[in-house]
This record gives sequence, structure tokens and C-alpha cells, in this order.
Amino acid sequence: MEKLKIVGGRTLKGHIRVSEAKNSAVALIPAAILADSPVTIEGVPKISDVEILKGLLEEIGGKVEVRGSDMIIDPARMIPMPLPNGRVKKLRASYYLMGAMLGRFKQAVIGLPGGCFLGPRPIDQHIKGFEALGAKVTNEQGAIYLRAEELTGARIYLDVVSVGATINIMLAAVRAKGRTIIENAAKEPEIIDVATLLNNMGAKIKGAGTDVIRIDGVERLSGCRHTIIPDRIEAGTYMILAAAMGEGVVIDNVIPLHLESVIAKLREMGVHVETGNDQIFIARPEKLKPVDIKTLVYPGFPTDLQQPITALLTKADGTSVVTDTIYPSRFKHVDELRRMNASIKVEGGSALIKGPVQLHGAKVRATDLRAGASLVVAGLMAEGVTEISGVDHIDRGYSNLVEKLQGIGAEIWREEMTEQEAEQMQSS
Ligand SMILES: CC(=O)N[C@H]1[C@@H](OP(=O)(O)OP(=O)(O)OC[C@H]2O[C@@H](n3ccc(=O)[nH]c3=O)[C@H](O)[C@@H]2O)O[C@H](CO)[C@@H](O)[C@@H]1O
Ligand SMILES: C=C(OP(=O)(O)O)C(=O)O
Repeated sequence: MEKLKIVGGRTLKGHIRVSEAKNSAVALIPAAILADSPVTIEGVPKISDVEILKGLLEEIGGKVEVRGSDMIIDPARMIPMPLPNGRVKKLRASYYLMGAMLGRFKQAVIGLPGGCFLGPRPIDQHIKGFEALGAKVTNEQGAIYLRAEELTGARIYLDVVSVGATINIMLAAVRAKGRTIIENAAKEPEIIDVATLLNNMGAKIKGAGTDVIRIDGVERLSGCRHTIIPDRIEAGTYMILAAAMGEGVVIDNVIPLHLESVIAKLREMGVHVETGNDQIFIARPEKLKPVDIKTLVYPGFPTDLQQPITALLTKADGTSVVTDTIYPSRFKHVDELRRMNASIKVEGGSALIKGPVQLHGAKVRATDLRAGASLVVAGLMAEGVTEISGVDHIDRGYSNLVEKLQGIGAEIWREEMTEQEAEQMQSS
């Protein structure tokens, strides 16, 4: 088991390249199940969520080859094997196997998904969608059983705007008979990315990226090539750490349009932000101004950057309020930031951050993926050495983080935990 070590206070400068989007990749890979010939996905990030999904596709008979950053998935010999436990629980996105397997085989048995624990994360809207398409869905001992004689298009209104439910219903509906309409759909760029792949495979999806998606079912889908969009959350994380410590950081391979809410908030804090076609330049100001932030569905401020920006706001000159309307309990990072001398109070779904404080290096634990990102930002800002355990969470979503940050001047490295530290981690 490894930990991250950071010597804080180093100024950051130079270019840092963003990898392709985790939240696209983890939907595009299961989407390949729906084809009858090989699908090549270009730019697959080197993260553990992708590795686990690869293993799951192989478990159901898929042939998966990784060539450089391409993943070639041959779904021809896949069979509807049940996937009730084990790897399924290691990530959130395993729920996409439900939609994709239901779409192809009209049946699936999948364990309930894992992923970051951010408070309750129900999947009732996914199930409502599958049922509307004609599937019988039951939950037996922690596994979801889905079965349909036939899938028929339906009009589905989502009671909650959900990224996962929108994509999952698209996956199940592309090979259904007739037209499906998803109303109150989520509009995240990753949804457009998945719809683009499916359309290139032969699907007929219109309206992805708006709140009404129309899908006309087709009989068969075939393989194609698809390049994943850049990861806006990874990019946002680098923007935030550059806003803290950057004296001219250029973030490469970004789509600035996907980050408008983040750019706006950083500018409001006084950060120097310039955008190019696929680059964002960031330089920190003398003094950061406090801001209030509310996380919202896209194009609002993303909940996945709430934790990293909270770390940055400890440095702002005054009190900031960060409210998470998507996951009101997503505040486990706050206890760890307090160990580093942050002055933060959590009330309801909001964190009240009093700044400016000088953070101190400490031994802290990443309890989830973006809590980990938040601690990396804090460690770069802190005086002294920060040790972060729970690196497996960070590895779910950041490809080559250490090497990338070293490339812009950070003093950060991975180190094996001592036996005693590893035991403590496992028992707590
Ligand atoms: C793999 C992936 O893409 N993960 C992202 C996805 O998660 P995920 O797709 O799981 O998140 P959703 O968009 O579904 O969740 C949004 C909100 O809806 C609620 N909800 C969701 C589904 C449902 O059936 N019932 C329900 O009540 C959730 O509890 C949450 O409060 O979007 C989240 C919100 O942008 C991001 O934080 C995650 O990084
Ligand atoms: C919450 C996240 O991921 P997941 O939904 O995969 O747990 C995230 O990427 O911040």
C-alpha cells in the first residue's frame, strides 16, 4: 500500500496535460457491449476504474486489448454472465453494465455499484427508466436482476437530474423497439460524448446535451473508433492548484467551454485566467478574494470540484461559503483539512471557510477521490510535509498525477507505507 508525500510551498510553472475524461471512459467502455464488432476507444486514461471495467468485460467473455492509449473491445463473444459481487462494488460506473447488458441481452444480474461514498447515492431513476422500457427489475441480496421479453421505447421523465440515469437509459434504449424520450435529462459533456459514440455505432440519438433526448431504437450497432473528450474535472483540479501556487501554469488538452463556471469563480477570486482553443493559462494573484459557491448540475459549478476548491479558499482573504446541492454530505475532506490548520465549519450542506490561514503539513487520509484531490491541493499550499494515505481513491480518477505535478515543479512522490501504517489504515 502506498502513500503520497508532498513538500509544500513550491511554486508551480510550465505545462501540464489533462488526460481523457474518467466519467466518459467509464460509460464508453460498457457502451461497447452493445456492438456486434470491435469498438476502439482512443485516449483511455490510466486509472483504476478503467482497469476494473476492463476486467468486468473480460469476465463476460469480451476480448479487450490495450494498445498504447487505445482500448479495443471485441464484444462478439460476450455472454450475459451474472456479475453480482467483487469488482462491481469497486466503482460507481459498474451500473452502466446494467443498461448496456439489458440493451444487448435483455437480461443482466449486477451487484449494486460502489464508488465514492458521498452520502446516499440511490439508483431509483435508472430503475424507473429500465422498467419504463419493459424490464422487470428486482433487488435480491444486494444484486439487481433485470429481465425483459422485449424492450420498447417509452417517455421517461427523470424526477432528479442524473448523469448516470440519463446515460444508462440511453444505453438500454438504443436497441429498443420504437422511440424513447428522456425528459429532464442531465446535460453534462460526458453525455454528449457517449451519445456520439453510440451514434457512430449506428444509434439514432438526438438532443444529447439538452434536457430532452430522443432515441429511435435500431436493430444492430457496429464497431467504430472514438476519441474521448478531455477530463474537465482533472483540468479544474489543475486550475485550482495553479490558482494557489502557479506562477504561469498552462493546462493543455482542455475544452474551456466545459469549465466556464470554474473560470468565472477563479476570476471572481482574482486569479489570472486566459483561455485558448484547447489550453487554459493560470497565474495566482497576490491576494485571493473569498467567494460563495453553489454546486449545480452542468453547466453549474461541478460538485466534483467542490472539495478541491474548498482547500484553495482557506487561502482567501475573508470568509467563503461553499454549498453542495448535489451531495449535501460531501464534506469528509473537511476534518482532514482541519488537521492541516484550516478553519472550516460545516453547517447543513455548506462549508464556511475562514481565511487566510497558512496550512501546515500533516498526516491525512483521502476518504474519497476528490477528498484526495483536495488534500493534494492543500499539501502543495502547506508549510512542511504532508502525507496522504488512501491513495487508491486518488488512483480511481487521476492518471499519472505524481509525474504530471512533478513536471510543473511540485515536490511530490509516492512511498510504500510501513507495515504498521498499512495495518492502521485497514483497521480504521
Ligand atoms: C461515474 C460518474 O459519471 N460519476 C459522476 C456522476 O455520478 P452519478 O451519475 O452517480 O450522479 P447523478 O448525476 O446520478 O446524481 C445526482 C444527484 O441525483 C441523485 N440521484 C441520482 C440517481 C438516482 O437514481 N436517484 C437520485 O436521487 C443523487 O443522489 C445525486 O444527489 O455525476 C455526479 C454528479 O455530477 C458526479 O459527482 C460523479 O462524478
Ligand atoms: C464522485 C466521483 O466519481 P464516482 O461517481 O465514480 O464515484 C468523482 O469522479 O468525483
